[in-house]
Amino acid sequence: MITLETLTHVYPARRHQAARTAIHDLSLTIPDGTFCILSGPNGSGKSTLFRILCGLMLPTAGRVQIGGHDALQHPDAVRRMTGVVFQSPAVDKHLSVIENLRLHGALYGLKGAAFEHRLTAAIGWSDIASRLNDRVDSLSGGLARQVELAKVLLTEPRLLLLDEPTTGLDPASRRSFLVALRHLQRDRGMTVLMTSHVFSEAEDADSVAIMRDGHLLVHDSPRALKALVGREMVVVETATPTRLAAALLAELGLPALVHGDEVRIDAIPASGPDSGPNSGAVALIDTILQRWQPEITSIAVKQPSLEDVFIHVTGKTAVAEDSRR
Ligand SMILES: Nc1ncnc2c1ncn2[C@@H]1O[C@H](COP(=O)(O)OP(=O)(O)OP(=O)(O)O)[C@@H](O)[C@H]1O
Repeated sequence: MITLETLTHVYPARRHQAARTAIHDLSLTIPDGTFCILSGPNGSGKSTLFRILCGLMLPTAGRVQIGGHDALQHPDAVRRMTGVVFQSPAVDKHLSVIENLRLHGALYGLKGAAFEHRLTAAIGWSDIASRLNDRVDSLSGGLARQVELAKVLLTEPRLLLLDEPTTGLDPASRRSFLVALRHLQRDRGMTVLMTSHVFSEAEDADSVAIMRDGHLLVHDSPRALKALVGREMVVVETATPTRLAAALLAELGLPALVHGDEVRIDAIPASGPDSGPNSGAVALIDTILQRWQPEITSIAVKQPSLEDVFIHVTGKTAVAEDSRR
């Protein structure tokens, strides 16, 4: 289990640069054996949190418990149970796959039969078993990433921390990497915390945590998070999103969120503003088209995805909210 209690981190002031609070009073619990995705806009504090969890940085205040250890008092105990995959590659591309794995095993005292035993488990899921003698620089990006994951699995960590591990991978490699990771995580009951900006990756996670400006906004299952947005939402594309959002509020009493050239309405009244036989979303689309069709490029009803949750909780320019303040 990972437990963060009222964690705060302030980067101290430097010449010509004020102090910056990257993490504010953040509390979060990730149960053992679960897969958690950590997301948030740029600068929200994910990397700072990741560095604290890896033991690379001490927080200004708060407590970090990992696997029953106080991670700030006993970082070595935590390090022994933790595998880390950083954004930047940590394999030697001039060595072969097996040389990389042997070298890493040796660092953890794994040799001979013990290494061979662990090796079987570490690469069994992967596509690199038939490429062991190939140099890493001759592998595709996805395969090289598999070497990294195999490397970290050699040590059979109870906890795996991954910082945007799929950056630079094509969609197919990304998918196969995640499927393999999820299988391994479930098989071994590992606890996985992975940062990601790609919401399709979070759909299968046990939980998703979203940060903004150093605060934890939400942490729940994908299903519960989608329920925050509602069963369905209406997305209108228009050249005049701010004006349309203001009109929706003024004329229909509907709060809407402006996101780029879209106006998003997720608080749809059950029977629509003009009560009729249609569902809320369909009735709402009728009403919007009757009143504002000339300025609408497209209009659609959709079920919220995690990306919609992200937009909803991190909040772009919310005309309705602004004008209510
Ligand atoms: N070494 C540092 N000194 C001062 N401020 C820093 C330092 N590192 C990060 N920050 C600031 O702390 C805040 C959080 O940064 P952090 O890198 O943790 O965010 P992030 O969520 O990982 O962002 P991204 O998604 O862009 O990687 C930002 O405002 C950033 O400018």
